[in-house]
Amino acid sequence: MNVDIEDLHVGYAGRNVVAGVHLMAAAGEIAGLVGPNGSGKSTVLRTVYRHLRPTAGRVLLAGADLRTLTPGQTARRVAALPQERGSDFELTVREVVAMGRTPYKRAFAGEDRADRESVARALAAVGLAGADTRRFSALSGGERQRALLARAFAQDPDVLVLDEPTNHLDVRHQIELLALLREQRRTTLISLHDLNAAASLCDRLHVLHDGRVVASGPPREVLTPQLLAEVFGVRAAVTAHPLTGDPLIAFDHRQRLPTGGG
Ligand SMILES: Nc1ncnc2c1ncn2[C@@H]1O[C@H](COP(=O)(O)OP(=O)(O)OP(=O)(O)O)[C@@H](O)[C@H]1O
Repeated sequence: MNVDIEDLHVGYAGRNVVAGVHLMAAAGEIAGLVGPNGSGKSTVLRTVYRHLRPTAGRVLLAGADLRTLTPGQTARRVAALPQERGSDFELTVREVVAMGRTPYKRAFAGEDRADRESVARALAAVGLAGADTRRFSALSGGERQRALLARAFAQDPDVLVLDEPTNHLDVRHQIELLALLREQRRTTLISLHDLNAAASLCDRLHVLHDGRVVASGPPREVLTPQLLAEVFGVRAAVTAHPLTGDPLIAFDHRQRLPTGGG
C-alpha cells in the first residue's frame, strides 16, 4: 500500500512547523525521513498515524485520503511506533503486544487463535518471547521499544510508521531491528538520526530541513558531502562500506560547519 503526502501543512497551536511537504513511500518500500532536530520529521509522521490533522494538504493511503477512513479502518492499515512511548502501563509485555489486535476485535470479544498466533509471532520477532509475563513498566528502555514494536507488528498493518525506533537500542538490537524491517517488506515510513543506518536500510530518503523536504531519492544520490554540510552543518566524506557496499558516511568529529538554519 503506497503512501503519498501531498503539500502537507501541519503544526501546533496555529503555527505551522511543516509547510508544503511532498513525500512518498511506494508499496513495500522503506522510506526514511532524516533531518536535523526540529526539522519536522515527527510532525509529518504524526499526520500519517492521525495523531495530528493537516491544516492543508493530504495524506493518501493507496490513493484514498486518510480523512475518508474511519479510525478503525485506519488502525487496520497503519501501525505506529510513536516518539511518545508510555512507560506507565501496568500491563504485562504480552498484554501490551495483544493491544495491537484491538482493531480486529468486536467490543469485549476474547482472543481467538489467530490473535494468539499473531502475538506470539510478534513477540518472537523482537526477541521477547521469553519475557511475555514481565511487567512492561519494569522493562529497560530498549526492551520497551521492542515490546511496542511487537505491538505494531501484531496489528498486522499495511503501513508501518516508526519514529526513531532505534533510539535506546544497543548496536546489536539496532541491526536486528533493521533486519526485521527488511524482512517484513511492509510499506514503512521511518525517521532515523543514524544516517549510516538510514543509508543501509532505506530504499528512498527524504531530507527535511526547517519543515520542508530539501532532497528526496535513493540514499546514495541524496547523502552527498554537500548536503550533509548544508543541512546538518557537518563535514563528512561519503564512501562505500567496505563490507556491504552501502553508502558510508565518515564524519569529521573535530569540526562543525555553520548551517543555513535549523
Ligand atoms: N507537541 C508540540 N507542541 C508544540 N510544538 C511542537 C510539538 N512537537 C514538536 N513541536 C515543534 O515542531 C517543530 C518540529 O518538531 P518535530 O518534533 O516534528 O521535529 P523532528 O525533526 O522530529 O525533531 P527531532 O529530531 O528533535 O525529534 C519543532 O520546532 C518543535 O519544537
